[in-house]
Amino acid sequence: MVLMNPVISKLTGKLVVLASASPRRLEILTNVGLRFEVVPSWFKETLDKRLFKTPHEYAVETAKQKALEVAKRMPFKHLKTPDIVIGADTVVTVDGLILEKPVDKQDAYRMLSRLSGKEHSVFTGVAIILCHEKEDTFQLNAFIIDFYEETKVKFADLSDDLLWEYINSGEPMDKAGGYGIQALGGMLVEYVHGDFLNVVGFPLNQFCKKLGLIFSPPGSLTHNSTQNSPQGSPVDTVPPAEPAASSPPGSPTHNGPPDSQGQNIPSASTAHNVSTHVNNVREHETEDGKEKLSKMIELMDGFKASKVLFTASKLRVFDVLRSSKTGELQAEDVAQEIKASIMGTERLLEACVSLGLLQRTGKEYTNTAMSRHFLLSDGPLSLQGYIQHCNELVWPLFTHLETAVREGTNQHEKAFGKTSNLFQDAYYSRHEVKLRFMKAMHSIAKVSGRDVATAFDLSKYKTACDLGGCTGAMAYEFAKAHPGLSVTMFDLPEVIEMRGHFRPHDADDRVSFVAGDFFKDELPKADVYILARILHDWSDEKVHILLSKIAKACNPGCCVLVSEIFLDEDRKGPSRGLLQALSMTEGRQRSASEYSLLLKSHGFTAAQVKHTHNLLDAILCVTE
Ligand SMILES: Cc1cn([C@H]2C[C@H](O)[C@@H](COP(=O)(O)OP(=O)(O)OP(=O)(O)O)O2)c(=O)[nH]c1=O
Repeated sequence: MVLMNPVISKLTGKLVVLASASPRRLEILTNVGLRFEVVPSWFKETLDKRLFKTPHEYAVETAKQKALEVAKRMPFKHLKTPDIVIGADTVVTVDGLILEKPVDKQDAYRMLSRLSGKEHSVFTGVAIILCHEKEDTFQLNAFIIDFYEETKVKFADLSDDLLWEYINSGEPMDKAGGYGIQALGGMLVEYVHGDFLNVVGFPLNQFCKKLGLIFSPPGSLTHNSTQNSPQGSPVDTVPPAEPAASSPPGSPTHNGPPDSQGQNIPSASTAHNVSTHVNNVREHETEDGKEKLSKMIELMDGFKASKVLFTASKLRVFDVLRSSKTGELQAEDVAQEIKASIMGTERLLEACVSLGLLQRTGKEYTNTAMSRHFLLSDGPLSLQGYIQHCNELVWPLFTHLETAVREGTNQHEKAFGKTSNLFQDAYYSRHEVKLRFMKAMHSIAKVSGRDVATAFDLSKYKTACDLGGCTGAMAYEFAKAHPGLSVTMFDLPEVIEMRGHFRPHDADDRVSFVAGDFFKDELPKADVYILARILHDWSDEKVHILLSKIAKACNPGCCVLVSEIFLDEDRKGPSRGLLQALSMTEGRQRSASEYSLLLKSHGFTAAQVKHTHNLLDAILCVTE
């Protein structure tokens, strides 16, 4: 008698995965209280049946391949290594034939008429894989326990009318042998010898016994397995798994013990078998391993891709292609336009094609839809300003990353010379640097502005003040999105004086500009204070100074809208925010709840958070 709960409870706290899409298996295992995840296997059931001496060897091998595929995929695709993966495969055998799921109604008819009036066997092969990923070795250690169960089923004589009625019910199509004993198919059955659940897709009783053996004290597994299996089943080590089709049963890689019954289907009902082995899979030789390697290559080459984008942008490749009569140019023509060498231009254009920035037909290059969208300098969603900023300012900072990490400081001085106040000395000291920085902020506000402005219902508010709003792009988006709102854009005098450069054609007179320093000067009165891409630049201390000024300026019911990249609460992403932090000065990247806590300490509560899936997220907090 198997004690279910003690066996199942041995799996508590382990990541157990059912590598099957079968709803029956899910139900059987759920019913006994097993906690597991379902990750259907992508293994195609195409093993060559002729290579297997018996149907159960075929079912066991298929079950094993299904489970192994999931065990190997999960660390890469799901970023976690399961503790146990369970795979199963059910086949029906009659007249020496293996029947799987029918491909169509005719196939179902052929299967069912062959079963009519006869006894047949249902085999379910099961593989239990105990996984362990060896640190830094790219190897998955898999300890595999596999077994099978056979159940005999006798069908009554079935008339064609009954068969077709059954087939037309749709039930046969996803079931081995074309019937489901647990439902309508039960009407076709005269008797069942053996485990009923084995027919339904999972031999629960055997499975629980095997679990009991696996989680017994060391040494008992081999001993008990041998007792359980007439043929014996020593633990052995095999080389990396080969596709089973190329490793016929009996060869060294086929881990099933030799079948004493020869070529025929075993006649004894409920025949059991068990075998175990340690299987070292060299991960980089598998599909998932290749994916991991290509991710590594992508990371190693990431800086080259960025620099290609920056250089093509700086040389105005995308604008040049757009301005040609047909929108397409050959490399020589582009080289002439951008005043560069033909060979260098050709290499740059080819690299752009490989990155999806350009496309080429014959010798002609054109912009892709993505480039037309974001890379034309006068496009409404142009990121050119930000790309230039990355090239001229962020790139040099990142070349000093190692020192920045060692010293824990921003490397601005090393890259650009001495500064005391970053904004006034570095960004706004020289006209062209100021313009470039403002263009960068402008492009981010243009691309993300609409999503931020429409993140919350602000219809009850009449006035807003965009603090540090730079070019006014965000303020204009708020005015556009909220017809009843007037927006004051507040920023340093040296920023405000540049506003003419960024004034939209359809400038809304509900947007006004006020010059001042939000740390020193009085803030304009408003119902909504907007802080877009401001707080991450400052330490908690400075943030508190600013928020207390806002709190003082606020009347009850007023609110603060903070728009930033919000880090995940566990600070594991998004990488865009964490990468940006590496070149930041005194500020820090924060999660939505960190922003919410800062705001709460100044009396702003009832936060609503909006993840916009754009460059910036948003949080809205209201005064009590
Ligand atoms: C004979 C019989 C089979 N079956 C089902 C069980 C299995 O789900 C299916 C046999 O197909 P399988 O290939 O074993 O399993 P599957 O394709 O459903 O799921 P996966 O490959 O993802 O593991 O037939 C019944 O539900 N009732 C029956 O009486």
